[in-house]
Amino acid sequence: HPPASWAFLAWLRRPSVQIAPAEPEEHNAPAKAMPQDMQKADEDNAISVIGDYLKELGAAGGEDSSDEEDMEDEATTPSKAESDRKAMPPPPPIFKKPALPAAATPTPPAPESTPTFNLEPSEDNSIPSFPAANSAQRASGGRGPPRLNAVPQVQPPLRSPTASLMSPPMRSPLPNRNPTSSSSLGSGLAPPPTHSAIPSKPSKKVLLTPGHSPLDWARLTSSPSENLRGVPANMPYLRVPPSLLKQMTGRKGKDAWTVLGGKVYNITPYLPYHPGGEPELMKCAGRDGTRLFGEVHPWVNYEGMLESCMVGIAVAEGDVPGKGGLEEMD
Ligand code: HEM
Repeated sequence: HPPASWAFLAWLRRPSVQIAPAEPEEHNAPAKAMPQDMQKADEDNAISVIGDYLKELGAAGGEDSSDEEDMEDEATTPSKAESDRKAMPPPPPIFKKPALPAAATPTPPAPESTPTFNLEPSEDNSIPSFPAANSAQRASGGRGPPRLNAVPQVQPPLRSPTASLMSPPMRSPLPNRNPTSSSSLGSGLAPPPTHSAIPSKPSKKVLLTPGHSPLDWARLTSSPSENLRGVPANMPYLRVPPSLLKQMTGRKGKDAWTVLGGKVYNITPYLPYHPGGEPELMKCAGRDGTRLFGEVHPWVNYEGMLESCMVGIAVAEGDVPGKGGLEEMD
């Protein structure tokens, strides 16, 4: 029972119903016959007549015939279905989606042409590459080939009618990058607070020569056969006064010594391994480099890195025992 049948039934039940005789120029013979039959029957009989008529209609159009099939039937043989449809009151207006803005709506195709789309962003005065200049599509209408806007710029994607009535989804206006509020909960997209996330200064690391990576240095210092101190291997730790430290500048054939945290290191073997470059490291040669070191990279574990380069401890001038050994201090 298609909904149109019920509408027809309700229309017949109206007390003031008057089925006008079909216009001869608009209706064919079956269309005339059907309403005349209906007028002869009284209102109660009309229901049974309609029931029979609907059965006939079902037999003529098929039980579940699609619109296309209906159209085929109408085109070949004028059926009762068509005459019935002509006798029916006009259907209620079909709900249409609100028209999109002109920019987002594809231009309707010319009625007699095959729909074609030109996805290239073309100027109005330029000739689109498709359809071809001598094609039937181009010759078919004055409106020219329809153009498809590939992506609507302003319109959000269309949703179902119910969804369109809903309020828009909540959107946070700005990403929350406040570490105190978001990162402690582990939510949000903000990066976690870290000292290295936004470097305050550009890196001053240099390109080390092959074989002088931090890993190479670690391998070298862990080798027991290497003497990196620059003094005889069996010599005990030295007590180094400032006068002696000043002489160890790395020049005139001497090693470069520096003091870090009160310990004296021979930094000469480490020079080609220093990620900050040799000139930077040489700034602390022959003097106490503790402050300088701490200004650049206080996180570096110099004690572990330079353990095998330690030559002694820094002492005040005149605080040097006769033999200069460190055993007494231990
Ligand atoms: C003598 C002991 C020193 C050792 C063992 C040492 C070790 C290191 C290490 C391991 C790095 C790499 C740091 C990293 O990757 O985060 C580095 C970088 C650097 N070092 Fe040293 N350093 C020493 C002394 C110095 C001194 C005295 C200076 C400056 C006068 C200096 C200047 C630099 C610089 C500028 C960098 C590059 C930092 C960067 O931009 O990443 N270093 N050093």
